[in-house]
Amino acid sequence: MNTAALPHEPPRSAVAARGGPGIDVPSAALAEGLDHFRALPALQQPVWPDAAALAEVTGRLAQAAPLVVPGDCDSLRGRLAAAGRGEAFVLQGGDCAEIFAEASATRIRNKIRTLLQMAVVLTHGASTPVVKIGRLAGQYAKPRSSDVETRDGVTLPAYRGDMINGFAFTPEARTPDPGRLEQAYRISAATANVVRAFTTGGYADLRQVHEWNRGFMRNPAYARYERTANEIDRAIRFMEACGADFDALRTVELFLSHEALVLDYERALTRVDARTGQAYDTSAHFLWIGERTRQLDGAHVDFLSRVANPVGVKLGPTTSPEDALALAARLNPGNVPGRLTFVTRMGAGRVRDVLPALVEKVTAAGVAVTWVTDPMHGNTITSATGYKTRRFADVLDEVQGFFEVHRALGTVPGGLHMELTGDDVTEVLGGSEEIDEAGLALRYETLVDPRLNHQQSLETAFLVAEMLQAR
Ligand SMILES: O=C[C@H](O)[C@H](O)COP(=O)(O)O
Ligand SMILES: C=C(OP(=O)(O)O)C(=O)O
Repeated sequence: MNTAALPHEPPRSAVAARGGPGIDVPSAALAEGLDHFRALPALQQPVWPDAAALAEVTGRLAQAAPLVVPGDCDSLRGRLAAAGRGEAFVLQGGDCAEIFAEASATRIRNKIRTLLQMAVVLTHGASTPVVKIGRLAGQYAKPRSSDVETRDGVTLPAYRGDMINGFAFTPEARTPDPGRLEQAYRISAATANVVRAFTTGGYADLRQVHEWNRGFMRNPAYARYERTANEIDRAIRFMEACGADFDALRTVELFLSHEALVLDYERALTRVDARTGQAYDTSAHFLWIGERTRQLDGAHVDFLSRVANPVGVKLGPTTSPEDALALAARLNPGNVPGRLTFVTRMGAGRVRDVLPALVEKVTAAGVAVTWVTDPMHGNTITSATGYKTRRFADVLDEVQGFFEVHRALGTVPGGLHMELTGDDVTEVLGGSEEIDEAGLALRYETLVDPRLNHQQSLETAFLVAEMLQAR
C-alpha cells in the first residue's frame, strides 16, 4: 500500500527519539499539529467539570499501550480500497452504544457470531469477500439531539455514552466523569482481547458454520441459514477430499471501529508509527465522523485529517455535493483509495432523490471513495407507545435504494453499516418475527438507538446477498 500521499505526512524526524522503530508518542513538532483541533469549534463534547482530573487521565492514556497497531490499519485501508472498486463488500456493524456492564464474553461472542453469520451469507450468496468491521471496543460515546433531558420537571445532562456519564437519572450519574475515559480504554482493551481470541482461536473457523446457528433453528431465516451452511460444508468436504489445505479458514479478520467523537480520548491514544513517521489514532482501526460533527472547519475534521487510519464520514440528506467534495479534499488530499469512506444515511424516503447528485459529482471529480449505506439513522421514528424505533421495511428499502442509485450510475455500492446486536432484543418493528408496537416492550434494551436483533440481522444479510448478486 502506498501511503506516501496520506495527509500531513511528517518527516521521519518527527518521531520522538526515545522509542526507535515501533509505535511511539508523537514528538513536540507533530503534537502541535495534532492539537490544532483544540483551537477549533468542537460540537457534541462533554463539559468536564474538573479540568485537572481530565488532564491527569488523558496524560495516563497518552502513555498507555495502543489498542490497535498501524500495520493493521493499513491492511484495512487496502481492503476498503478493494470494496471501493467492487472487489469486496464492507460489513460494519454492532451496538448503537456499547455499555460497560455488557462487555461480557457471551455478549461479545454473540455480536461476533452475528457478524460472522452475516458475512458467510454475503460471501456465499454473492461470491464476494466481506470486509468485517465491528462497532466494537470503543463505541462508548454518542452525539445527542439535546444537551439535557427533563423528567418530571427535573432537568439533567443528557446521557452521552458510558465513556462520558452514566444512564441513571441522577445528578451524580449524569455529571461527565473523566475517569470514564480510562474505564472505556480498559474495557475496550479487554473487548479487543476477547475479539482476537474468538476470531483466531478456532471459534471463527468456517468449519463451525453450523455451530454458530445452534439454538436458533425455529424460524425461516435460520432454516435458510442452515441450508447455506450445508452447502458450505459440502464444498469444504469436497475440497478437503481433493487434498486442499484449509488452515486459512481457521481465522478471520475482524477490524474495530467507533465514532471519533470525544476528541480528548482520540488524541490521547494517538501514536506515531516509527516505520513511516505518520500518526495513527490507535483507539481503533477505523474511525468515523458523525453527521452532527462533520463541519469542514470543525475540530473533528481537522483531527482526523491528521491521522493515517482509514476514516469515514456520515452524510445525511442535507449534504450537498460541494460539502462532500470539500470533505474529501480535507480528509484525503492525496486521493488514496481506501482512506475515505462515505457512509450515506439519507432515509428510505429520500435516498433515491438525494444520493444520485452526490455520487454523480463525487465520481465526476475523480474522487477515490468507498460508498457504504447506513440504513438506520435516517429511519428513526417514535412508536405510539413512546419507543424510539425503526421499521425493518424502511431499513431494507434504504439499502435497496442505495443499490438502485449505484446501479443506475454505474458506481459501486461498497458496503453496509448497521446498528445490530447478537441478542434477541425487540427494538426494531417488523421482520419475519413481526415485532409490532406492543412487542417492542418485551425486550427493549438499548440506551440510545434501536438495533436489529440477531434474526433481523440474518434476514438483512440474505436480502443484501441477493442485491449484491445483481451488482
Ligand atoms: O445514534 C445516533 C444519535 O446518537 C442518536 O440518534 C441521537 O439520539 P437523540 O435524538 O435521542 O439524542
Ligand atoms: C450517531 C450515529 O450516526 P449519525 O452520525 O449518522 O447520526 C451513529 O452511527 O452512531
